[in-house]
Amino acid sequence: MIRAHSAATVREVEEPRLAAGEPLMAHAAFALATHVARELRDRTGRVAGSVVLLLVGGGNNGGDALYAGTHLARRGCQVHAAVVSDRAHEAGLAAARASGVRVHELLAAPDLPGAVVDLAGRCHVWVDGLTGIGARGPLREPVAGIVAALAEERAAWSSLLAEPIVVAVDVPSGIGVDDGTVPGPVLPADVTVSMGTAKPGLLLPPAAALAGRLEVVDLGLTELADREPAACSLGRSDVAALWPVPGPEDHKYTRGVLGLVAGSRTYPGAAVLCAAGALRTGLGMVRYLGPEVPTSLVRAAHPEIVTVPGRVQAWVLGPGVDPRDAARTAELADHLDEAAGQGLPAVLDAGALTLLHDDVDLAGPTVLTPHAGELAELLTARGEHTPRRDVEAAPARHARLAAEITGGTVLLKGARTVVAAPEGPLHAQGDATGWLATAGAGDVLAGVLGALLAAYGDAIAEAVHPAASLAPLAAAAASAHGHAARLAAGLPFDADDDPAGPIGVPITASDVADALPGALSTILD
Ligand SMILES: NC(=O)C1=CN([C@@H]2O[C@H](COP(=O)(O)OP(=O)(O)OC[C@H]3O[C@@H](n4cnc5c(N)ncnc54)[C@H](OP(=O)(O)O)[C@@H]3O)[C@@H](O)[C@H]2O)[C@@H](O)CC1
Ligand SMILES: Nc1ncnc2c1ncn2[C@@H]1O[C@H](COP(=O)(O)OP(=O)(O)O)[C@@H](O)[C@H]1O
Ligand SMILES: [K+]
Repeated sequence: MIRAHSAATVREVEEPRLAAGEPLMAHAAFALATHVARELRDRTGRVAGSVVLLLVGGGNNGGDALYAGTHLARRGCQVHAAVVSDRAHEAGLAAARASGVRVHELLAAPDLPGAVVDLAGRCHVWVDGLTGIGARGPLREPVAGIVAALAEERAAWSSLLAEPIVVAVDVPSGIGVDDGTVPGPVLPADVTVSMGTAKPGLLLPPAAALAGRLEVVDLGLTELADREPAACSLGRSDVAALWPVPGPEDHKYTRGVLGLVAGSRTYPGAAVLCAAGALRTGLGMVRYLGPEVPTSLVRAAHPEIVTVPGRVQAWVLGPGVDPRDAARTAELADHLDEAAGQGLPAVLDAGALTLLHDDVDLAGPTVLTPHAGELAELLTARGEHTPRRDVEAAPARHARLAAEITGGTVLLKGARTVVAAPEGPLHAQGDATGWLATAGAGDVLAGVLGALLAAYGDAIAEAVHPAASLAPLAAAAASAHGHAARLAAGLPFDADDDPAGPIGVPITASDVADALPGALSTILD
């Protein structure tokens, strides 16, 4: 699991150590230099003789870059420091000069962005030490203009020439360190070397997509183990640890029964796909409740589905249900009440989300699975006027707001899926592929999550498993679903941004469901 702590937590933990004279910056800078050297060796085959640009702002982030530059100069790199603040780290500057780093004080340059871009054009690697956890809001001038010019230069780089490698120090300068927003210009990084712990903005969308590969430097900040992270991302072993695996004592009722109210005459496929997601995830039984159509289709596609009412351990309510169908919506509301009365978990998807447009407080353990548009509608209906683009610009903030307003756990779907409970760490999972953005994929996800919650349903109702911890289960479902999509698309298990890697093939939502057992076999291996 990658755990990310807020800037304030990092400062609280660092301060006593710095006061006691611990050389945290020296450790950070050495690790940074090691990562830059490794990147140079891997991509260009050499370290000595490489030309390095340090982008140096007015804080300790620039200090990290300057001290890293001293190590790289000693390893035979030609190191240039572009200093763009009159408050650059003094001791770092002195050390850099002493080790042969060429320091360019550029503040007085008539065209500052142009001067930095000129220098950058001669360098193999750009080390972004402009701002770190001390930054507030969008980058201000002159840093904003420099970053915008460098980002443009990088994007326009001819593929015939070796592209510069961008290594961000702690965070790509300009991202919302704590909330993952991108409030202004940011130089996208190939690698981010984050000091002491990851930062939330490196995991949360949309900023996470600008961080490249994440490397977290261990600065020995052991106190962080006791501090709740602000955000986290589950890895393969975390998902495996949460995944229910049947033992010899199990029978179908102990494995979990899922009640499914999905599909309509207009959207019958949602019921079929949601059932497929649940069945392929593995559970004791799916009970499907609905009208003749789509019941006949669900039965034809999945003969193992039971279509009579009975006990369940969790519900999935709403995929493919038309919210204008008053009778069906009333059924959804009844099942939600029934689940809450029994303390059983429920997933509210698509048509069922409109139940929350009225001022209802969720009484039971509930996960909402909106996409950005549905979340915007829900928040607007609850008095927080929210255009969809606002949700997309700040997914974590809006998911959290919806969780606070409704009392539910919100799984906000997207390229990187965010999960927010009313309190506790945010979760972010970016395990999927753009090929997953296809009709019905969300129905499959609702089924995966429903099956997982069915396994935990009795434990949640009996308060053996805390209902408050639905967020990791929702994140695990999103992760397995994303990995299944990658497998179906013919992509390697772990997402990486290697532009030279395979691009994959188009997939359907049914393919994603069919790939679930294979993805789970890798996860549980
Ligand atoms: N503590 C330690 O020893 C350790 C710390 N570590 C490192 O220190 C980093 C934190 O350093 P920090 O606290 O000095 O802040 P930092 O991120 O450099 O930013 C401050 C500078 O940015 C500027 N600035 C701010 N907002 C801005 C904006 N919107 N647009 C433009 N500029 C803006 C601000 O200018 P000012 O507002 O003062 O005019 C000031 O010049 C941390 O991320 C990690 O890399 C590691 O080495 C481990 C040990
Ligand atoms: N660009 C993307 N990259 C990866 N996954 C995506 C992307 N866009 C959407 N997704 C995922 O695809 C699924 C789409 O779900 P949803 O919007 O509910 O579709 P539907 O309602 O048609 O089932 C979600 O799991 C979402 O996280
Ligand atoms: K930075």
